[in-house]
Amino acid sequence: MSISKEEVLMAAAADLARSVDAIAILSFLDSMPMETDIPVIWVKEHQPDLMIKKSMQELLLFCEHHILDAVVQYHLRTEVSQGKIIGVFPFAILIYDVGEGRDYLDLASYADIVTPDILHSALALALEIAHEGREGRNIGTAFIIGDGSSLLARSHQAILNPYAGHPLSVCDIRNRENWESVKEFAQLDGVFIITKDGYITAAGRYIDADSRGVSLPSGLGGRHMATAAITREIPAVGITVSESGGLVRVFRDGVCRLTLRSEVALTR
Ligand SMILES: Nc1ncnc2c1ncn2[C@@H]1O[C@H](COP(=O)(O)OP(=O)(O)OP(=O)(O)O)[C@@H](O)[C@H]1O
Repeated sequence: MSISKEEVLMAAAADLARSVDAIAILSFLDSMPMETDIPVIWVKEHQPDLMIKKSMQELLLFCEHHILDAVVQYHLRTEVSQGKIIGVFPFAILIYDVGEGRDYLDLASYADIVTPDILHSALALALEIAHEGREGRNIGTAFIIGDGSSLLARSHQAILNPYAGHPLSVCDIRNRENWESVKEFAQLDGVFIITKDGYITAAGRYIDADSRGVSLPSGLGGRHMATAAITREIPAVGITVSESGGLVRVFRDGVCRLTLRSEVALTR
């Protein structure tokens, strides 16, 4: 029986993983060729055909982008922040460190506004919304995190607030059990207001901050402008999920500080 190229690559990745004591293998292969003793997470939405006839340099750049995106997602999903990861592509096997994903996010640089654990939860949720959409369509939304009353003073309800009158327990963004309803309300017009303590106080909120002079890449419209603007007016962190591009962006001080691509997605 002949062995497929994918089986050879996966066997080599598993050997390498054992020898460097890696915690997981992120597989960019087309299919899951076999079981290994190291946890394998399959990365979806990879299009290997795009890579045909690319130069070595282009392939390396491709690997670099994709492994970083996947490792950032691994870190956000598992909360593991160090350890070696093996990335296996149809044309390369890489050793990477989860710490690179953690350093790329640099959540500590927002700690004067919101603690890293709350920001971590909000980002993981934003990426899930970017990946999953709702009922087969993409969803755009934003989370604005900061001092609750200052945020409310610079915004108004676009629709009835679905979080009004609910116990704090169902508003805690750190609790994954609450994420399903956030995904549901993300379809509403407007943004979510989240306190520094991680509680969602409102959804369907329209931001009133003055966006004149805010400078953003072309193509970004009202939601991104308003998010940037409110983070310029007060100490706040804004996380946007773009309906058009599937990108998650993080704003503070009126500028976009971090962009996460959602084109690769880890399987469950
Ligand atoms: N000031 C605002 N506050 C809250 N939400 C807003 C504001 N301005 C626009 N939006 C919301 O953003 C939605 C999308 O608007 P627009 O396409 O201009 O934004 P965008 O920044 O390009 O976002 P996307 O990339 O998701 O399309 C609007 O339907 C509206 O719900």
